[in-house]
Amino acid sequence: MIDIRNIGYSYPGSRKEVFTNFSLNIKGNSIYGLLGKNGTGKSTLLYLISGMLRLKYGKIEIDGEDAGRRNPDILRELFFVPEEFDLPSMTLDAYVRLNSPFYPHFDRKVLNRCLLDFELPLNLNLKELSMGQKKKVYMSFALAANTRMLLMDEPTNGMDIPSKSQFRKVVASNMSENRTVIISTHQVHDVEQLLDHIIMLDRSRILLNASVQDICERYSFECRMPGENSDDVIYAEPSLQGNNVIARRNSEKEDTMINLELLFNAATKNLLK
Ligand SMILES: Nc1ncnc2c1ncn2[C@@H]1O[C@H](COP(=O)(O)OP(=O)(O)OP(=O)(O)O)[C@@H](O)[C@H]1O
Repeated sequence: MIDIRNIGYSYPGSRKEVFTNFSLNIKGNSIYGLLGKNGTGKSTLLYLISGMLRLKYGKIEIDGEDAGRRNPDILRELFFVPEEFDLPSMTLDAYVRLNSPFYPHFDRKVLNRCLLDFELPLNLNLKELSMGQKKKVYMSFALAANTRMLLMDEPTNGMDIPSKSQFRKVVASNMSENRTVIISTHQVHDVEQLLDHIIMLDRSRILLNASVQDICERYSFECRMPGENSDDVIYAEPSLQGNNVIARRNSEKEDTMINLELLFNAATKNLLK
């Protein structure tokens, strides 16, 4: 469990707080989507959870341990894939030999399987990779590390279209019951079918914090023709076929697929009460 309590944070030299008295509880064992407009603090929050940035005040606890202390027992169970990173100039084998001992549940078979799913060779040299390939290799290593917590910042940025569905497959097939994955992203269509829980942020305000199941029980996502009944509509956007709408759902209505973009736009307009 990740317990964020009343935190404050501003970057060194900046007087503007990214977070002011912000609290959030992440129960875990699911795939969480962390969504928000540019500059709301999604990346900052992931860096704070992983203890790479220091809080001004408040506390972040991971399973009861202070994240800021970067206790090795917690770090062995937490892997953070930032949006941008460098990999050293060495072979993947050498990288694995050097870094895998830190992760007690590291599994080379998982790494090989993920690389194959990403259509990458197993014997590669990290210095010869494109940005998208680097991302796939690092993500494969992250999944193979088998940590209980996996944080990913904009994981599909820089990936081509086939890689995005490979990414969904790779993450979904490596999910286990006691694993918590937090994905911060703007590419909502890339992760829509993957998420179990949605958190939408607007700086220190939480616009939405709900499981996909709860959202689908409360709302239905439909395309309606102009002039069709709109009594139950909470939010509508015109589309080529008519209107994409979020409507209140009653028990007689069928379950619909969540439309994250529509949900996000409704949440930012404070329409999800
Ligand atoms: N190194 C830094 N120094 C000063 N301010 C920063 C720094 N990095 C980020 N910020 C500021 O902190 C705020 C939150 O940034 P952050 O990158 O966490 O947002 P984000 O939600 O991840 O944005 P995006 O969706 O654009 O990636 C922004 O206002 C940004 O300007």
